Amino acid sequence: MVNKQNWLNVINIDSVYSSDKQRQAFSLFTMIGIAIVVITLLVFLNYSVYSPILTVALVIVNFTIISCAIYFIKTGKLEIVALISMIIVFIMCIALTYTGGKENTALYWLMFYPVVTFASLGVRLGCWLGLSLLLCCIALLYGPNFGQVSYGDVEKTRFIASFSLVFLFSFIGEYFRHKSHLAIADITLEQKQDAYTDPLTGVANRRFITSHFLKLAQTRPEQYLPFSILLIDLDNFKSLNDTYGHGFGDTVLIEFTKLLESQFSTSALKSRYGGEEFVVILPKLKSAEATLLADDFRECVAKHLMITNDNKKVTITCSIGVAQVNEVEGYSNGLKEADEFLYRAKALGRNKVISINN
Ligand SMILES: Nc1nc2c(ncn2[C@@H]2O[C@H](COP(=O)(O)OP(=O)(O)OP(=O)(O)O)[C@@H](O)[C@H]2O)c(=O)[nH]1
Repeated sequence: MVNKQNWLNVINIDSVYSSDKQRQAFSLFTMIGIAIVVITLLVFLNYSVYSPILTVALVIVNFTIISCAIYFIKTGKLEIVALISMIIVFIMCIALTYTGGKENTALYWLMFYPVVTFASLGVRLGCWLGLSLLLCCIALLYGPNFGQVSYGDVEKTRFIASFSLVFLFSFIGEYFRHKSHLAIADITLEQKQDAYTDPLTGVANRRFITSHFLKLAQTRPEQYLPFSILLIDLDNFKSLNDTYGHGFGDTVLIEFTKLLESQFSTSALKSRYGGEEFVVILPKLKSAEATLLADDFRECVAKHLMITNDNKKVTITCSIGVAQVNEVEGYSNGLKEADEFLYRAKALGRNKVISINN
């Protein structure tokens, strides 16, 4: 089988990635929403109890994360917004630990951090930020007179143990989710490409034209229209099969595909339409030029020697019908016209190119 064609690269699995992005965005914005509500309530209810540094920090956090949310809505740049938000929340967690929060309950609020960081930033940044927060907290809790409050020994060890466990399980969850996501994405892409590839020759199949090419031409007509259709049929293929065997027939189809690949530019879409019939679509090319290219190709095929298993030299020929398509809706009629020209080429003795121009 020849390598998968460039054209098949237009097949993508954007839907798989977009649902993963939705998951990230949903985790992040749930946190942002809760953070905004909680911070606003905390500031309103406790500003007389909080130290000024904590109140100012909370107000700055609120404004910044609201700005981040607006920036995301305007630009759709999730990664940078997630990173900025999580760094700000990181600083807020440090400020909270430093001041102790209301009745020294700061440490309870930190548990969500690894969960959201892994969910919105992935394994690498999740590890960096989660571990950094843990280390900063250890320094604050055990460092000499660092914080404004002193936490009890039991409270400190329980916090470190619980935070480490949450971090560890968030890491395990995200690491394996990401790994399986990549594996599923690979399989999905491969299956999708296989569905549009001819298994014997590796070129696109008939379904690719209607499912992908015509849609592309519809969305970017300036790049594709008008295009020419070459409907190519190998001559007397049945007798070749009967004489040299089906296996050799397969080899000829593969060899023929290689000729298609080498003789037409990469912008040409080569596809196996079925059996010994191929369709080549030449974007931005009118019927007159396409007929000349088709004739060059026909000659090249006729000159090409194929070697059978018992070292006999065999040549094949092909007949080609050419039609021009000016708009996507005209594809079926174009194909029908090319088929009529192909039929005429066969009737005129095969090894011919027929179009409106000859
Ligand atoms: N080896 C092989 N043969 C195939 C394949 N697909 C279709 N064929 C054969 O292609 C032959 C097509 O025969 P016909 O439709 O009679 O066409 P032809 O012999 O080429 O005659 P003309 O088209 O009139 O020149 C049949 O014998 C099919 O079995 C394939 O994948 N491999």
